Amino acid sequence: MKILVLAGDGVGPEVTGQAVRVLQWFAQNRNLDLRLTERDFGMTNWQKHGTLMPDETWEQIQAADAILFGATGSLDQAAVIPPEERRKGSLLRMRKGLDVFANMRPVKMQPALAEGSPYKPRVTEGVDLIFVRELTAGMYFGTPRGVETLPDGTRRGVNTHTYTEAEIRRAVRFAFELARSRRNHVTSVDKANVMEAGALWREIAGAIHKEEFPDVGFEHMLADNCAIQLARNPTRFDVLVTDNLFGDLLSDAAGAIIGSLGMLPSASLSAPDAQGRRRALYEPIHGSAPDIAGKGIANPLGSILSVAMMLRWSANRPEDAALLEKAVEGALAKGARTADIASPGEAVVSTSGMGDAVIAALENAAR
Ligand SMILES: NC(=O)c1ccc[n+]([C@@H]2O[C@H](COP(=O)([O-])OP(=O)(O)OC[C@H]3O[C@@H](n4cnc5c(N)ncnc54)[C@H](O)[C@@H]3O)[C@@H](O)[C@H]2O)c1
Ligand SMILES: CC(C)[C@H](C(=O)O)[C@@H](O)C(=O)O
Ligand SMILES: [Mg+2]
Repeated sequence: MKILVLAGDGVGPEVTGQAVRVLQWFAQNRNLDLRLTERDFGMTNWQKHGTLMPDETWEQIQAADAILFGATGSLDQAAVIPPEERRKGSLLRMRKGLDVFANMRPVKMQPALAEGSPYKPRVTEGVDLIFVRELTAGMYFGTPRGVETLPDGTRRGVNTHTYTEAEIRRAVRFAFELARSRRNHVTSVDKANVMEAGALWREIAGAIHKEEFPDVGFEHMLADNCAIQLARNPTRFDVLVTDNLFGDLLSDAAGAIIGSLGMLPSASLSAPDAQGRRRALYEPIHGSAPDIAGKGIANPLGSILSVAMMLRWSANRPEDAALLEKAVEGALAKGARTADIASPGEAVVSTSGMGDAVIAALENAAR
């Protein structure tokens, strides 16, 4: 597998470093044929090359079987880099360029973290849901967009929420197919009561259910109601499919259930090509976390669990994926806690200490 590692800004390199260690463990111990290439992404590129995205990096992105991404975003960036350069070097360009429309964001409660969650254990016990967030359309990419000056000299910001039938269809179909491999239930989330694009989303999702997946349990839900259902009764969900913006917000909110944003992985896939291969981007859902960057305290489990998703979806190694997920569970069960998931009074490990704990659990399982 040709894997391109783009660790990026802030805590990106810290957490990605641990995920790469785990990948190397699989290369050394489980015959994973790994060809790793690393490139800078974000501010480091700007400082070295005067561009956020050198052409050579873009070529590497196109050529990789899978990309392991860390995080992007720095306050300096917004201040010094022109908007067109920021667009050229952005994560959004990469997502759109690779056409990775299906963004899976699993949220699975770790039994060992029941006390670390801000929610009561009776709410979090058994939570095992997954978002399919449409990632390449909607509010993030719709036109017209920009800031215009009105005749009275004041300004107006404009973004446009657009979805074509085809964009809705492929995301919703992906969710139904995924549900068949899980607990066979899909919740489609929209604002059909307010937005035309939401009403179209609802119509298409309903039709796909009826015509192609009548065997799968299905419901529509308004996005605001979904926010409270996620907090009150998250075990009711299996697969949630939603648009780009709602998926961004609701998946962060669901991160609170398991205690920290640092725990959540993601995988973004394109449609398969003629050989059945999908373009693939793996990243924790959190950002560059400037408040904790450079201290060696970030939680690397979102990035490490993204490697598990890579093993499942790009390497076609479900057993290795399960082994890694078990190792993460084992490390937590043994008490490894970064600061974000520690309960008061619990001992805390560093980012690399959590990496050590996962590798030790892998060694244990492999014995
Ligand atoms: N995929 C990405 O690269 C991505 C995602 C979200 C935000 N961002 C960018 O990151 C920058 C900071 O944004 P933000 O602060 O709103 O969101 P953030 O996700 O970076 O951080 C939100 C909170 O979660 C904590 N957190 C995040 N990751 C953690 C980890 N691994 N371990 C422990 N705690 C963790 C942070 O300390 C912070 O308190 C912005 O420039 C934003 O655009 C990038
Ligand atoms: C960094 C930002 C563009 C990104 C998004 O909004 O999609 C992030 O918040 C995410 O959830 O991956
Ligand atoms: Mg987000």
